[in-house]
Amino acid sequence: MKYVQFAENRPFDIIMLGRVAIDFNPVDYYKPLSESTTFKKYLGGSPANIAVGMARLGRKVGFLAKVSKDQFGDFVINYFKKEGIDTSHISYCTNGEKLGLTFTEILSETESSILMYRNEAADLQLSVDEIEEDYMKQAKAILISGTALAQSPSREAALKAMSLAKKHNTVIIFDIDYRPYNWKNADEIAIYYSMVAMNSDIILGSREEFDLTQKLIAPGNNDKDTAAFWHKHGAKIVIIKHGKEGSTAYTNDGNQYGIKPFPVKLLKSFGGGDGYASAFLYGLLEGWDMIDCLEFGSASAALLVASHACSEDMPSAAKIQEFIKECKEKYGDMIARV
Ligand SMILES: Nc1ncnc2c1ncn2[C@@H]1O[C@H](COP(=O)(O)OP(=O)(O)O)[C@@H](O)[C@H]1O
Ligand SMILES: O=C(O)C[C@@H](O)[C@H](O)C(=O)COP(=O)(O)O
Repeated sequence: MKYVQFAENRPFDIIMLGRVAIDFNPVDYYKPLSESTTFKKYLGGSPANIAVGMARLGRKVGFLAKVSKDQFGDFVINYFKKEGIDTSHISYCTNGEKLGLTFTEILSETESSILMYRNEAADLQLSVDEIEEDYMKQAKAILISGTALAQSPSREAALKAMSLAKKHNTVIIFDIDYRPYNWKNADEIAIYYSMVAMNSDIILGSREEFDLTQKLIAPGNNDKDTAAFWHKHGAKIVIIKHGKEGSTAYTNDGNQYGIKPFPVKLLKSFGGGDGYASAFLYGLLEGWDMIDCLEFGSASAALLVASHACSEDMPSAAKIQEFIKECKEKYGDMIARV
């Protein structure tokens, strides 16, 4: 069953809109961030991680972003080029805005947190002038990352991209991606998140992120009611993620597909969502059945939470398939499909 129809014969499988940043993950982890002294630098930013994930799976990826005019901006653009991601619509800021930096704390296998430095963040300078229709219409899908809605002019740029995607029958994917930084208040979050969610074909988020999105229009935190609400507004697929408890996809034909997380030795508790999104969307673009898309996404997510990096450790399709095979051989039907 295909729940979304991707236009064929377009140069890009997906164009991402949102932040490109840098992660500094502690090498001396399993201690408080304040005590870590050595960090490894990785390309970061949830949409950027997803872009790397999809590129490594062989998909053609474009990106709409602003980066800082400094060595960090050069680093991320060169990294994208190395990964085969189109950078023609990534431009430098001109007023000294800085690339977002994320210092992660890996306190224990199960406790992680992220400290984001996002004052005058470069990514929030993306403007409507940089959202070109000729670029947009080359994509089968666009992914809007929720943090892009936190401030103007990025907010209006994202809404313009959404409108152009609608005009060209481009699949709209909304990764809610809530980060408290840069948001003024809960009402603004709900207003702009729900505006995009109402126009999206696929919505991905955690329970908390859906609660924030529908706070003004659909209170309540029952997953089935949440999915039904967004289906009523046109969503084809609603994915609600529950961390180590797994995730469920609710489709607009009334079906639901649950997948348990793959058993893995956790190194950090973040990064799963980016691996999940990239591999799940790859499966959709391949035309796979829903449960197979979920299994692929869940497997990639497990590999990511077992890794030190996010972008750098995005797996190939072969690696994900091998991991799924090993898990099935080792655990039998361990991957319960609920
Ligand atoms: N401890 C874990 N073991 C295995 N897989 C996990 C674990 N934690 C998360 N995942 C996988 O990563 C996915 C996304 O994680 P989640 O924390 O829900 O989203 P995000 O990383 O976006 O906050 C989960 O649905 C699950 O498939
Ligand atoms: O999104 C950011 O700016 C930080 C990410 O680069 C970082 O790797 C992270 O937090 C991943 O988030 P998740 O996949 O949503 O857990």
